[in-house]
Amino acid sequence: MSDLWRRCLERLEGELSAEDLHTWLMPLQARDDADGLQLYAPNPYTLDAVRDRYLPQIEAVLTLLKGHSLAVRLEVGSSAIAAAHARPMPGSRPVAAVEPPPVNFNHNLDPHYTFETFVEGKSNQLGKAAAMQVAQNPGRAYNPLLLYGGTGLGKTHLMHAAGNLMREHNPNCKVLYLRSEQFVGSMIEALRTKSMDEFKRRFRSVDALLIDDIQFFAGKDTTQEEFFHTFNALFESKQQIILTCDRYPKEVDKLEPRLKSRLGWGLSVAIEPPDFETRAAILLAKAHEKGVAVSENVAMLLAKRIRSNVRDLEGALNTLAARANFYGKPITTDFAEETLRDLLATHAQAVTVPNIQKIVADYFSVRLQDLLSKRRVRSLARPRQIAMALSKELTEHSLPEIGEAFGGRDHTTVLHACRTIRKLCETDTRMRQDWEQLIRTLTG
Ligand SMILES: Nc1ncnc2c1ncn2[C@@H]1O[C@H](COP(=O)(O)OP(=O)(O)OP(=O)(O)O)[C@@H](O)[C@H]1O
Repeated sequence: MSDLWRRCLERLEGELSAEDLHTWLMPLQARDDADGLQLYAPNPYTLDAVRDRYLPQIEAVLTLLKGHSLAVRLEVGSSAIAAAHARPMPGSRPVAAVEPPPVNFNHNLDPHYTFETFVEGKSNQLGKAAAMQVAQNPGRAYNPLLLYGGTGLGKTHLMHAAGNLMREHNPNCKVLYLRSEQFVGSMIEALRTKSMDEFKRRFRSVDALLIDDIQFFAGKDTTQEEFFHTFNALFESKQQIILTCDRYPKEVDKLEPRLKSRLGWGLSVAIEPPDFETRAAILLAKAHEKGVAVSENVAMLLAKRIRSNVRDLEGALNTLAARANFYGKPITTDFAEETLRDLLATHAQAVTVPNIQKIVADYFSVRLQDLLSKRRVRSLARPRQIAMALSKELTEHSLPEIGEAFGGRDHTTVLHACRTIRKLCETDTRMRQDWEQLIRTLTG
């Protein structure tokens, strides 16, 4: 890889999400010479995305690195092919067009996404265990492995961790990671250039195929058809398939029933939003990884206030680190409060007690006024307890304040509700699912 491009990617790591980096920028190949930097995209789809979304940032970083602006050229192709063309063999005929490059199977896993850097908690324990088993026994443990759950909860991370571990055990293992849009893009390109045989061959020659966010296949019939055949071919020859989806696939509209049924052949595991302790532990681990000095108090402050997902937590940490670096200040809780005031306010605003009451009432199909009434029938009492426990978990209000908001109840009633619901979440799967779903709705 061009040294300049490697340094540019390192810089961009701090500015773009890991996901954007490994989806769009890591698959690029680069060559730099006196005329500037030449970037080769594997297909026109990637080229368009890079040009439209990232080019200005790439140019800015290059200017920083070189101390002057630099021409960046983008085209579909490969640096290896271009280099070969640039040095024609004596007597060889010039080649008119750059051929489409082979997909580089082993270069699109993010090396930072490993099991070691993944913090385990109740919410992701099963997913991690399943991904590890698949990595240790590809094609045989669970096939396919499907990780599903809300955005920014670590599905992509686990998927890459499994791929990285497979390659650690067997460096020759061909692992191909793709976002579902890239699968669609490659297929459209193959259809356009009438190279479907080549497309099929590529996707079927891997040891493990990792496809992220398959909910994007919904409504794309040709893609689903092709994916279905790819799936069958891989499955039959015991090649591993790992997929992620933003919800349980059976709930994705416009996904073909036969595909849904295939997805059910292996293991589907939910990745839930992490609890407070796991959020704080993730933050401390991320800070350590990035070499940012963050105290437990700061980690707890952020974990308490940002509950939506890990990506948001990480974003807050990046902002803090950048500001602290800029001002040359340590990251104290005051500094964090001050720097992230707007962000924390947005997160705080989203979850209010009236908001919780309304969403819980809708979820259990009860009337809001009944939820707040003194009636004790079970069909109302349980949703009411859940709403109280959610208010304690998701807002800063005290027990007496919450009691007051629920029709003037005593704070001991709220405390009892919190304890009951916590216990039920541990023993009753249905209860746990309702709880997680409500948290997702309220904080997503
Ligand atoms: N348990 C965890 N330990 C360490 N890092 C985590 C954990 N969970 C999530 N992350 C980090 O949070 C960020 C977002 O995670 P990731 O991209 O894997 O989410 P996702 O579930 O695939 O989301 P999406 O559906 O939006 O693609 C990543 O940087 C990832 O490393």
